[in-house]
Amino acid sequence: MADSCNNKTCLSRVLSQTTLDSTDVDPARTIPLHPGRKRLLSSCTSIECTEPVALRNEARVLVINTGGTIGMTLNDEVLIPQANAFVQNLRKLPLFHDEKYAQETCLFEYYGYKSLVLPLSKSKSRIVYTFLEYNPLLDSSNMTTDDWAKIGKDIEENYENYDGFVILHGTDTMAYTASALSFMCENLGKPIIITGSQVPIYEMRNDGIDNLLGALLIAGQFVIPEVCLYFYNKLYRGNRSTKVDNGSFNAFASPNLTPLATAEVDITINWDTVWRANTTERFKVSPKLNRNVGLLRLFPGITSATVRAFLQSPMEGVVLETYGSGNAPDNRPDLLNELKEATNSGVIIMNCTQCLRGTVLKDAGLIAGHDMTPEAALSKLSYVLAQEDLNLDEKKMMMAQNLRGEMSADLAGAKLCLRDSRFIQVIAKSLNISCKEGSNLSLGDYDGRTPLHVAACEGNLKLVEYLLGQGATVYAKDRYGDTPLSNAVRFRNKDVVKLLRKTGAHFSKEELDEAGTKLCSLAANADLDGLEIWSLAGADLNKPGYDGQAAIGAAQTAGNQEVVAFLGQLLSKKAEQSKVM
Ligand SMILES: NC(=O)C[C@H](N)C(=O)O
Repeated sequence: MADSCNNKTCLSRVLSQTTLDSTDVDPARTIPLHPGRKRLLSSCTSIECTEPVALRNEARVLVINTGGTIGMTLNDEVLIPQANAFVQNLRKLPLFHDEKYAQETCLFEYYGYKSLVLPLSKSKSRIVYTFLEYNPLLDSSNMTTDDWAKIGKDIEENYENYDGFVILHGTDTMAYTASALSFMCENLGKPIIITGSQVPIYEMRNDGIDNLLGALLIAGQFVIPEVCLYFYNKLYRGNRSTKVDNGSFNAFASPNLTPLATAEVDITINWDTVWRANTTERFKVSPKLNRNVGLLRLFPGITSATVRAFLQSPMEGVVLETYGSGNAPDNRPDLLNELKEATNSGVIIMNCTQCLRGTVLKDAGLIAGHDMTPEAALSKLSYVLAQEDLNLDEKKMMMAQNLRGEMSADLAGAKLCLRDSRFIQVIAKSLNISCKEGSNLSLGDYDGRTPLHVAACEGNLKLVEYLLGQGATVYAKDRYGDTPLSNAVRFRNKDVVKLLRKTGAHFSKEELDEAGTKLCSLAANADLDGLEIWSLAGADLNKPGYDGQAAIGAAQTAGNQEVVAFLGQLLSKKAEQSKVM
């Protein structure tokens, strides 16, 4: 390591000065790297003078590669997915990977060899992205609900290690997967962005480069807590999108909802359109889906025998695609009779329009799908019918509710978001304030500090509750990389820590790595309060510090039996809690 270096910005120099206790670091001075990475860096001989550590603001994105045209190559005139090729090929492209930075920061040793890092962004941040490739890679027309469940489970398993997720997927059934994931992902707080391309990324003229790059940038830079679909410079709500063109790069549309973001010269997020869970519940994936569902498109002259055959057991839920604003023939009692019989025997029938744009009117017997896409209605049925603890009426009620922004809120009688309410817009106008700004409680100040950061520092539990209920994100990071949780820990606001944890806030991988040393110092100083709060925040009490000793060892070395006993109590409490979970 270049100890003798005099350059103020030399990485090794700054690192050697960086204290291991992030809470003692003046955030304006430096952003500490976690000790794991520091250890690697200190043993890395390739380190030369480089950019200041303060610029090393990294976000992590997991890319799940399920297949699709984006990674296909031509074999005997046919496009087929190519296994184990994507990462290696991207690594050669400077647009997708900064090899110099990766070498200087020992990126591969720490994050693994399936990881790449984007060049420094305009906002001086880096996106480190790691690939998880499925085997076999699939053309999306071969996908089933089992594949959706697998994607959901992988996201759940990796949720705490990444800031956002990108799913590479074929375009043919992309809107179905996006819709299904939007329902399966409950209380989502981080972006999940599905993308792909019409032309493989390896071809000279292709749309894969722009689509993947745009998806990575949005997933790594913005806390949009939705399952989205990114295509041709636009970010759509996943469950509002549909494939409309197989011969154009502009292949998707969201007929009943404006895009969540557009990527032109700048990436502009329409925050007033972003859907939020508005909950203090923790993120979880509900991977169970019911396959006894179907889409039935009415057409002039359809026979009652066809409808009867379609509605036979084991069918449990049907999306009936009717004409115009939900019309079916009113001179066909035979058809209506079939539908009525099926409903009486417990089949849930959703009424959706065949029109690309517009909504269906409420009608007796059938559940109005309002302005839902057929893809969203079908996957919602599949999700709702799999809820074993609900009876039929409760399932019907759930189908009629707006669960993830899949239908316009005012149509479903749900609570309005600011954008939907004419009343609020008028008031906002008269007060000379913008609905757009007011609707995003996750916007930060110049330093990226959000209202939740401030409330967490102040220990104002009521305000924290209110902000979470209004959709504030627990994952916002300020300029120093601090989250509301790390702020609450620093200022020892125990109740706020508990509430944030309940909502799904967690330490980053770096903070967890660093925790061992912090816990040892708290133990050595007999700081019981500090130990309790770090434990509540999710730190592993058995994590060894820089000298290989865990907190309990540090307490023993200090000869403090009270601390040893206290740590013992905390450990058994944690063990009991994990048994319950
Ligand atoms: N453009 C594409 O990705 C189409 C391909 N058949 C798929 O859906 O997997």
